[in-house]
Amino acid sequence: MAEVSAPANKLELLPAVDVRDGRAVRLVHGESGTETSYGSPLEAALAWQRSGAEWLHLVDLDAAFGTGDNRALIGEVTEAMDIKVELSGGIRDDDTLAAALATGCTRVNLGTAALETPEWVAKVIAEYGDRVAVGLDVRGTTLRGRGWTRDGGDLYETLARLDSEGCARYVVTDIAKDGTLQGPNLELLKNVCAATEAPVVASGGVSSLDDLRAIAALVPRGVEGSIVGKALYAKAFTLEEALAAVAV
Ligand SMILES: O=C(O)c1ccccc1NCC(=O)[C@H](O)[C@H](O)COP(=O)(O)O
Repeated sequence: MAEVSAPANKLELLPAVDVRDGRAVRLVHGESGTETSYGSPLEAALAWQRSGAEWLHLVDLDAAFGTGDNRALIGEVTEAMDIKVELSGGIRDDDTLAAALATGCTRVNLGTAALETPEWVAKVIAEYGDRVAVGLDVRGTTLRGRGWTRDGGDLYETLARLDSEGCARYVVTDIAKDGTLQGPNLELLKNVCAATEAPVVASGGVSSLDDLRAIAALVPRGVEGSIVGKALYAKAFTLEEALAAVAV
């Protein structure tokens, strides 16, 4: 299992592989039914690794939506990686957490559970520390759970609660931007960074190398990394170009 790296001043890039029904896909606004398919998740993940990625952001969308799971495939992809893996999607209880951690992933990203079972999340934050991140997936400042289909409370109230419990890291997604190639929500990222001392991973909307440079400019404020999905699949730029753009 790869170790979680120490904080650095270089923006980490996490190319995304979102899995639906055994295929690598990208959605628009995270909405089920908007899938564009990009083939084998393993091939996509291996391609990002060959291109120099240090992280993979791997999402089980079926588990997130409650339409099944891709557990075996997610395990196969994670096992094939020599790089760090962040696992997301449908990790909501002891069983799904144990299965996710057993893949050898570097960390997991909890979403719905942070909204619906806060006591359990506090317990696993205390138990697993840096191996647990919480995804703050928002429309405006309202959190969304259950595959981003249900409202789940106020962003800043939840952030304060999770901070008080020692949450190690947040993955922040503006759902309105996700999968749209419309650029990240930099104001949201700045506001979240101002509200917490914990590192923030940006997600959703990256469309260009300039977007990545703009996110990299927020590293001193607390942004640690950026997930990149659609832009890589749509060949807006290559991962090699992206890594070079954020190298310091
Ligand atoms: O991460 C989840 O659990 C999730 C649940 C439901 C819908 C989408 C979900 N994640 C999507 C992602 O993490 C994307 O890979 C990421 O935001 C990349 O976005 P983009 O660069 O805009 O393609």
